[in-house]
Amino acid sequence: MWRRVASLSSSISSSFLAQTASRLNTWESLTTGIAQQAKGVIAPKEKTPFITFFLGGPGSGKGTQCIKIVETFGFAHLSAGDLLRREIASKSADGAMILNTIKEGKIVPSQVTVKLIQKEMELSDNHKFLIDGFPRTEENRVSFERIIGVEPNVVLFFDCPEEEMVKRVLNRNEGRVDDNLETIKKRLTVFQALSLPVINYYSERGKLYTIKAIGTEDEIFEQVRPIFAAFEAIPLNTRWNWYISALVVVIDMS
Ligand SMILES: Nc1ncnc2c1ncn2[C@@H]1O[C@H](COP(=O)(O)OP(=O)(O)O)[C@@H](O)[C@H]1O
Ligand SMILES: Nc1ccn([C@@H]2O[C@H](COP(=O)(O)OP(=O)(O)O)[C@@H](O)[C@H]2O)c(=O)n1
Ligand SMILES: [Mg+2]
Repeated sequence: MWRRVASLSSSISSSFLAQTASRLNTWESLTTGIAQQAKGVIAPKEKTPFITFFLGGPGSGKGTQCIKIVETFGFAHLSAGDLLRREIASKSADGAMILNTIKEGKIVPSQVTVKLIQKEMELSDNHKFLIDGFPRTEENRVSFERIIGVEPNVVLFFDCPEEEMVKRVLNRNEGRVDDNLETIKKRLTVFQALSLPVINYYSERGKLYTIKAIGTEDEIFEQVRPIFAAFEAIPLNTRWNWYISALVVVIDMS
């Protein structure tokens, strides 16, 4: 349906169309429960999963804003880094390998990370997932799609200057083995080389919401809030109202 709406006018900015399309698509998946059926790896639940990927360089403030997003919008927060650190702490079979990878600022094999995310999703009663620090590579992205069988509804990207990220990480004070200058430099190189292509991928598909992640925590949250509020604001019984309003806006702008 949204594809037909989109084809009505070629003069509309692609970002508007992409965002409208993304919302309609999301809304459709929420209402019909068919658009994004998980491939049997997620136990069938009443509602189709609503997935947000949260990307950004080290220290860009993802974890900090996740707390606010969870409080305000009721997501289940799944931090890929926290799940990996939990594996290290539990001395699991992959623990030593994960520790070395994190110290080196490299990316843990996707199979390992996706399995941890999958387990958390299965255990959760929630259907809204805020997946923080993932996918950090194209391999992460493809592996998630293959194993979990769903695509994200929203991809949030925190754009933060490197200087600021380094300053924040060095002041983080959480006792993390990777919060030192040597590792952060490696992480920034990995971010540029491996994570930016994923960000570009979602940008091209109209799923990316970029936030300039400088300012106070509250100022940044005020930029994040409307993104999720827009999705919350789509009542389930107004399918046709929503299609019609989108159509009216499109015609209006042509
Ligand atoms: N807007 C902000 N301004 C200054 N410092 C911040 C801001 N947001 C978070 N921080 C601090 O920066 C550090 C890194 O934040 P964090 O949320 O852990 O980032 P990430 O998860 O992206 O690595 C933390 O010590 C946090 O308290
Ligand atoms: N998708 C992911 C996420 C994290 N990680 C590893 O975990 C480290 C810490 O990730 P994190 O998300 O907790 O880091 P921050 O961005 O919060 O600083 C990364 O540098 C990687 O070594 C990974 O391998 N794959
Ligand atoms: Mg974090």
